[in-house]
Formats: sequence, C-alpha cells, structure tokens
Amino acid sequence: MSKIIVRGGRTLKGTVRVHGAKNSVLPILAAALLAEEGSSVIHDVPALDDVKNILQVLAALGVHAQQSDGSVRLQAESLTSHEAPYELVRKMRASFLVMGPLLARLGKVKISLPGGCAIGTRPIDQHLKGFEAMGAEIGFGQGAIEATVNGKLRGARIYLDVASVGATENIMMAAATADGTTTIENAAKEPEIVDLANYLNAMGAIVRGAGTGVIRIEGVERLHGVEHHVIPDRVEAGTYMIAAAITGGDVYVEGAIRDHLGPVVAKLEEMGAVIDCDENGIRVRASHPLRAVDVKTLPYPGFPTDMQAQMMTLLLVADGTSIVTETVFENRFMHVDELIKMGAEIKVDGRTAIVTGNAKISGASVCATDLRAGAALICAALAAEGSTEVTGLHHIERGYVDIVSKLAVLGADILRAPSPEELLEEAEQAQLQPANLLQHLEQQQQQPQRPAAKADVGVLNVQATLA
Ligand SMILES: CC(=O)N[C@H]1[C@@H](OP(=O)(O)OP(=O)(O)OC[C@H]2O[C@@H](n3ccc(=O)[nH]c3=O)[C@H](O)[C@@H]2O)O[C@H](CO)[C@@H](O)[C@@H]1O
Ligand SMILES: C=C(OP(=O)(O)O)C(=O)O
Repeated sequence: MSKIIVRGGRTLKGTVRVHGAKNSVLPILAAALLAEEGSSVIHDVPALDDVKNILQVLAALGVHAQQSDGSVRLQAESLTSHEAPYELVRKMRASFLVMGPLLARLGKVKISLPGGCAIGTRPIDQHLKGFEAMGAEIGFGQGAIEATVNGKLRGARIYLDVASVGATENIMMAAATADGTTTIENAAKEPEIVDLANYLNAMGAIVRGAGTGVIRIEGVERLHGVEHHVIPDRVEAGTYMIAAAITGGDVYVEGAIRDHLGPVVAKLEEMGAVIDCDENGIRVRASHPLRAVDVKTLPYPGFPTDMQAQMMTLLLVADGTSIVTETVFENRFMHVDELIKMGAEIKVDGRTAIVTGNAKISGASVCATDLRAGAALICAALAAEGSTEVTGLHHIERGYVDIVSKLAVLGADILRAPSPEELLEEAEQAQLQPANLLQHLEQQQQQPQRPAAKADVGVLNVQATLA
C-alpha cells in the first residue's frame, strides 16, 4: 500500500503555485465533445487521475486526444460511440458530464448511473429533469441510463431544486446547440461554471448569466474547437492556505484568485491570520494562537464544502470551540474519526461538528476516506507531534498534483512511499532484468523516494517576492 509519511512540526515558508482547477477541467474536457469542427486545445490541464479517467472516457467515444506539457489537444469531429464505458464512469462521478454533450451531438447516450460515494448519495435527478424538459426520453436498465431525443433537443425553462454544479454544467452543454433558448433557474454560481461558459462561448455558443442564479443559453447550429486556459484551482489554493496557517507559516500561494476564495480568506482573517492579496496570488501569514470561528458550508459564494475538512483541521489548533455545519453533502464528516485518532476532540451531531480547540495533535496511522479528507489529514500531520502515515492516496491523487513535492519545497518533512505494485511497475518501465529487479525493489523499499522539487514549484523568498 502506498502512503504519505509526514513528520510534523515544520513551519511552512515560501511560494507554491497552484495548478488548473480539477472541477473546471473535467466539464471543459466533456464539453470538447461538442466541437463538430476543428480541434480544441486546453491549457493548464492538471496531471490528475481524474483527468486521465475522463480522457479515457472521451477516447472510448471516438475523441482523439494528444497531451503535452499541461495541454491537451482534442479532436471530436467524428464520434464513434454513444456509450460511456461502465468501468470508467463508475470510477469517477464527473464522467457523467458527457451525458449532456452526447445527447446534443448524437441524440442518444448510454451511460451507467454514477452512484453515491463516501460523502453522500449524490443523486442525478436534476440532470435528468433538465434533459427530459428538453425533450429527451430517459430509460433505466441494468444500472445504466439510456436516453434518446427525437430530432434535436429543444430549449426549455428549467428550475433546479438544488443549485447543483454538475446539473447546471450538464444542462448548459446540452442546451448549447438545442433548438431555441434554455433558461436555468436556481443555477449554480461557482467560478467553474463561468469557466465552462467562457469555453462554450468561445466555441460559438451563446451563454449569458453564468455566475448568477439564472443562466440563458440560446441554442446555435454548431460549435467549433478553440484554445482555452483553465482557471486556477481554488480548492488546491485554499488547502495550501490552511497548510500555511496550521504550521504558523508564511506562504505565497501563486495563482490563487482572491475573488474565488472570499469565504476562506474571510475565515482565516477572523481567526487572526494575515492575508495579503495581489493580482498574482495570496500570501498567508499566521502565528498561533488563532481564534476559533464557526463555519457553515453553502453553495458558492458560501464557504465551499470542498474546504470543510481542511478548515476543521485548522480549527483544532485554534483557541476555543468552533462549530462546523455541513449543508451541501449529508455524509461529509468522514475525516472526523481519523482526526480523533490523532488526538482531536470533535463531536458530530447530524450535520454539525463541535470542534474543541487547543488540541494536542499527535502522529498516527490514518486513512483518507475521500479526496478532501485526505488533504485535511495531511494538514493535521503537518501540525502534529511525531510521524503520521496517511494511506488511501488514490483519493488524494484525484485532486492534488505533486502535493508531496509542493509541501516539501515549502519546508515540510514529507515523503511518499510507493506500494510494491507501484515499484514493480516502475521497475518494469525501466526495463530492469529479473536479477536487478529484486535489488531495485529492496533499495526502493528501504529508502522511499523523497520527492524532488518539480520545475513548477518555486522556492522563493517570500520577503523578496512581496517586497
Ligand atoms: C467535479 C465537480 O465539479 N465536483 C464538485 C461538484 O460536485 P457535484 O456537481 O456532483 O455536486 P452538486 O452541486 O451537484 O451537489 C450539490 C448537492 O446537490 C445534490 N444533488 C445534485 C444533483 C442532483 O441531480 N440532485 C441532487 O440532489 C447533491 O446530492 C448535493 O447534496 O460540486 C460539489 C459542490 O460544490 C463539489 O463538492 C464537488 O467538488
Ligand atoms: C467532491 C469532490 O470532487 P468530485 O465531485 O469529483 O467527487 C471534491 O473535489 O472535493
């Protein structure tokens, strides 16, 4: 089993650069299916497992993709299938976002139900309600959805019962080439929705109001490929801001956009951290003790549910008791039990967690149960006394590029110990002979690789950067 090993107690200092947003790039890659002519080139594509996965889904549908240096060129002129493979959709909920574009392009789609996950049941009723309103006929069988449209999708007025990010995106994509105008009411307002709308508009779509609660999409005949730069990942940025604060550090998060991180900045300031924002990023300085604060997650522009676990971890070291309320997902406190193993005192009652501050956090063996739970455990480990081993890395690697390298460059004592399977794969790739293979594996296991600083992680003197 691979694991991240952290020896806590180091103060983080320096500069870390954020990658392109996972939650933007996934819908944008799905939207590339809509280009009937020309190629799309998407820049600032993070090297994440989720991106690999959605590219596999697109390949199975007939999209040609070429990747180089953080960019992907996609050619979707001739699609060859309307069936998104079960094995791939099952791995990642966001692959359900190909449903809208496939309905629009081919008038039919077969896709497995994405199912729930650790953080909640995550139904897709709002996506389907939107497609039905636009004229799609939807059938279910053997865990899959089959939908067809007689002719073209038709514009409709759709009120979402919950301001779902995925449903807003799926419906926007389906509506881009529908007959007539679609209005989405109670639409999600996340920055990733705006990024998707900007990409669609550059492709020739007419999407107005993205970023507000009412989005209007005037259907056009066809869309074409374009170049697009994905926005920086606000959740990755927020995670490094928390990592800085929890270690009493001084970190410049390059690429962080203040307007996308309003509630995180506000809460850190309420706690007593000093935040300086400029057009290139956000600097966080914190000295302990920090003040306890209450946090309630809400759809954007409220406090993001994707930052709740990391924020809860920071509240452990604050002075006083904090109340954390999770209103977006019904089961997003999975990190609590793991934090308790590290010495935290947290009581959960339904959707509320009462966090006792001034905790003495100590190293333990813990497991990431979902992506942000994993990030929270790494944050806790940075502040813990002693050594922490975090497993369940497949969750973390869905959403964080080079997290170990980035934290190491900031001064954390952190390394990633690969699993025997990963070592074997690495040795096979290096085409080692059987005799050398054993020796290679033994050496690797005795000395887990400390991450090398990657070219895109700068170690800059914060004083000099901000002077
Ligand atoms: C790839 C991606 O962008 N993922 C993000 C996206 O997920 P995702 O798009 O899946 O999240 P939604 O905004 O759809 O979900 C919000 C709430 O609405 C409910 N719901 C959703 C759809 C539906 O048809 N019916 C329904 O009841 C969900 O169960 C949940 O309680 O937004 C979430 C909320 O900000 C983030 O945590 C995820 O990181
Ligand atoms: C819940 C998340 O992502 P997804 O919707 O891809 O599961 C997340 O990014 O925290």
